[in-house]
Amino acid sequence: MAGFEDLDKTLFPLKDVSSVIEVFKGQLEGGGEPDLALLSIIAGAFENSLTCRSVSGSSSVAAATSQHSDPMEQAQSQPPVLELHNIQTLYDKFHAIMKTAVEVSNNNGTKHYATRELVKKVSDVVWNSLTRSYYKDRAHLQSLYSYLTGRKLDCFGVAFAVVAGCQALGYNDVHLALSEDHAWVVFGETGLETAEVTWHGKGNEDKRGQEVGKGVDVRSWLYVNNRPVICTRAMEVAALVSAINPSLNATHDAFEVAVLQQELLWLLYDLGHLTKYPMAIGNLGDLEEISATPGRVPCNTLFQEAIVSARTFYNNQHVYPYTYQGGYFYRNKKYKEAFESWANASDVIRLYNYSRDDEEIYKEFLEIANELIPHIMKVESSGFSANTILKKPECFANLLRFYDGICQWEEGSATPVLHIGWAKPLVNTISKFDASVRAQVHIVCESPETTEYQHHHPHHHHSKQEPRAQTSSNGSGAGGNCLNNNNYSAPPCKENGNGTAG
Ligand SMILES: FC(F)c1nnc(N2CCN(c3ncnc4sc(CC(F)(F)F)cc34)CC2)s1
Repeated sequence: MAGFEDLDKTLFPLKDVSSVIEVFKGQLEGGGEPDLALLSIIAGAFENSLTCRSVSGSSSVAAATSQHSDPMEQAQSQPPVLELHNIQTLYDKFHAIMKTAVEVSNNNGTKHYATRELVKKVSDVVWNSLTRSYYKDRAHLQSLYSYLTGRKLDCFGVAFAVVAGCQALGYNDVHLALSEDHAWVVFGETGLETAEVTWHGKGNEDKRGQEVGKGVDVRSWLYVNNRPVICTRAMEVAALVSAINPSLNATHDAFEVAVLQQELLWLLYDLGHLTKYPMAIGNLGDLEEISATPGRVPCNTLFQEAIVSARTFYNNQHVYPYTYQGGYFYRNKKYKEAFESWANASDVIRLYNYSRDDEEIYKEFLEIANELIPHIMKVESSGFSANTILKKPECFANLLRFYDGICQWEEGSATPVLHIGWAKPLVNTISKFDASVRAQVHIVCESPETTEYQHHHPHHHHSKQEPRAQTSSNGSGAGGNCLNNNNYSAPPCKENGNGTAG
């Protein structure tokens, strides 16, 4: 493992973004594997010095008495100075916590794999050393710096600390597994053992130590139909970089922290470590939309790359790549394209059953349906839009596909999704499309014999995800779900487990 031995100590004290980049570069390009504890402490220290208002004594008096209007202007944080000995002290403290708490039999140096007991023990060490009660959703609680100086971690931070702890103990088989709203670990000789190591959401009993996806939540979005991002060490670095939080307060970001995150993501991108990590590519796309890096691909290319990654490596079972892209189109007033992205997001969620652990994605779809789309309708029907989407049948078709996916998401779920609050915006939205436009959308349904065919040839049942080949009525005869020429093809049905269409 790289760690302190390979660290270029001449880079210290770290005072700017480029010196931090050099440390990460050394860890990622050096021979051994990157040291997660070291990098998390450094990234966390850098972030905290610039976002948690640490104003030195004298200047805070000056600040308090100065004539500044905006209080934010007063408490300027000091430029970071990360001294080697401070970083080393925290690093040694983390190793000491792990080594005193967890007995590691070195069984004369032969390769050893982690066990469920070991993973649970490391999770308990982190869990039991946290502050008794604190606001878990606060910002800047994701790093080992926060853990070691404040004894506070958010739910991602606990999972990351467990993986970093196992690395510190020499278990290189323990890796971070990531869904779109949860994190756990994989381990063992095959790397196929799974264990919960952190909590999820509010008021849910944690399942730490248990295998993942054995309960009723097997079809919930939270576990992405068992298509999580399984991290390598470098992808765990990408996760800690993605978790860097530049926010200073509700309205301002700390500029240097955002620059650090953006440049580290490009470093990881160039090294190929984001290829199988759609959310990290999406994070980079968001940062590039705010401040484009000269000579780099435009942000919409990144959003498209995140979608291709999810389609290629995760069987198109992830929602966020489409809502990243939809949000981009929405902010840039490309409303026709936004409708298509959101319909594609809906085609993902339709294959899941809604469970109470899925609140985050529920809120995402609710905001699209009840805030974003109504805003678009208002703007488009204001009479000033020449090229209005209200005249485009494919927009109406995508709107139907969007809602149909949410309806199918609800089907077969223990928890209802839609309620009266959804209906008013929906009716209002549909009514904005002229009847003549709506009439141009042809619903091409699954012919019953096809479904019949599924019943009698169960061996030839489509997997839940492949959309069934649809012949479109637009004479193209081409298979596949087609929305071109305004044919709205009924998307795949959700099977109810015994190979028949639900
Ligand atoms: F869809 C867009 F609107 C989104 N904008 N930001 C989105 N985020 C922000 C970044 N984010 C993430 N970005 C990188 N990696 C991970 S791993 C993970 C789950 C957990 F936190 F580990 F539990 C979340 C997440 C979560 C999704 S989606």
